[in-house]
Amino acid sequence: MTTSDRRTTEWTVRGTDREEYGEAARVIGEALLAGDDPDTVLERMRPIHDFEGYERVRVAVDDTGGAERIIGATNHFPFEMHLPGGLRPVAGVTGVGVWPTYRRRGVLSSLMRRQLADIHGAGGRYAALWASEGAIYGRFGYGPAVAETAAWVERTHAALRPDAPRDPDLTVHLAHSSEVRADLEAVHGEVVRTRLGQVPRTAPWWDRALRDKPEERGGKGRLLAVVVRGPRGPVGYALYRTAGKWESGGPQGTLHVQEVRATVPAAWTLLYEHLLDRDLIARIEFEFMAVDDPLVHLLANPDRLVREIFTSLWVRLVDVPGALAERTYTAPVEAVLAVTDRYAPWNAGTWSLKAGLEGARVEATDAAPDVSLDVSHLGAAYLGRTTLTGYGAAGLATEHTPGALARLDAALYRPDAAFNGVIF
Ligand SMILES: CC(=O)SCCNC(=O)CCNC(=O)[C@H](O)C(C)(C)COP(=O)(O)OP(=O)(O)OC[C@H]1O[C@@H](n2cnc3c(N)ncnc32)[C@H](O)[C@@H]1OP(=O)(O)O
Repeated sequence: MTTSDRRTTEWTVRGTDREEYGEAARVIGEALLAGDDPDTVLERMRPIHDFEGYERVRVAVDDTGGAERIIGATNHFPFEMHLPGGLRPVAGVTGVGVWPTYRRRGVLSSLMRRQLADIHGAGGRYAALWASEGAIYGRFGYGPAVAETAAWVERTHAALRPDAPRDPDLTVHLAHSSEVRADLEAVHGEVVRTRLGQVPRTAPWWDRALRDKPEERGGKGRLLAVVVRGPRGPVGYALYRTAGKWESGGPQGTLHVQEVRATVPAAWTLLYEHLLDRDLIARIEFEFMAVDDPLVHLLANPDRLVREIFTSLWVRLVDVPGALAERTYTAPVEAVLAVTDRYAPWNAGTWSLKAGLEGARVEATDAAPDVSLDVSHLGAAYLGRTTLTGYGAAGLATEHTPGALARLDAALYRPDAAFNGVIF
């Protein structure tokens, strides 16, 4: 069958198992331009998938002409994520791909419809994903909920403010990442409890974060960990690699930061002093940084931190009334929402939201709506930083009661920006 054989009806979507997953991985690897041979792609995916299981993988098959062939796949990990209100079960959607000759014929649409029904059927209220392209997931009800940045700074302009907080009881230690794993896990566990968007990390996810095969280093050095310790244990760490470069004008090395986490302000100071002032380094690059990372304030000249903003998490409310009812709100609000949802029809309808500082109630209603909007807008706004007012100004959400969108935004707002920092 070729791309000219256009079939856009529903495709057969079914579960799979560990053995057959190799075929699905071949499709996903090719779709995502993994480049490696299928066995290498599979070897990289196996540890996480063996841990998380294969029961949530869904494959689309072409069953025309007798034999079945896997032509698309999706999966989701049963994560917990820190959302407004606390740690919640979130379906971490991943491994989405369609075999190149079957694109644009509705394969992904069939997979998404089935996956949402499965998540909902299992009692799930949320799904979240990192999108390969921003144009794909809005139609399936996902909204751009979290903005993060990649960042870099030249070492010559990376001095910290003289009044950056300091604590003489804190000390700095440098080691290979594998030697201090317990420290990293302790700090990360603490950060997950306070930072929106974070996901607790199980053993295979730590293995992945600390994976340091020489052939996969891409010309950089070993994965190092700098740990800050206080009297009661570790309070911060950073994972990074260096890449030396020698030019006629002098050393021009780069320091690549994979992640930085800290639980007290003075630990950020020590970590950044270490990262921003290694000898022979000219430039420091951060792969993922929260939009409100302390470095933005700690640099003596914050303008020298060059940041590129991108969407990390796309969030989908799989159960609109359930998700809105268990969220915490920054201000009381009452509103009637008319919600459209093409892919999860159980959400479509008119909902009355009555939210206070102590809790929220959401019920189906016949009342006239204050706003009409799509489920993707609610997903975008759920973590408190993407405004519904913005969708209104763009003409995508409609305000029937003047001021209703702004009142909803004030109630949904979170002063602390969510940060995920790990592509899944
Ligand atoms: C969470 C993750 O895993 S992200 C990784 C996603 N995977 C990739 O990017 C791998 C490369 N791409 C692919 O494998 C496929 O092109 C997919 C999965 C993105 C899309 O699969 P398809 O089967 O082609 O999608 P399908 O035919 O169901 O398209 C549904 C709609 O989305 C649109 N669409 C699909 N992909 C894209 C895209 N990349 N950009 C813009 N629009 C898109 C289609 O035009 C169609 O629009 P319509 O409903 O208005 O006609």
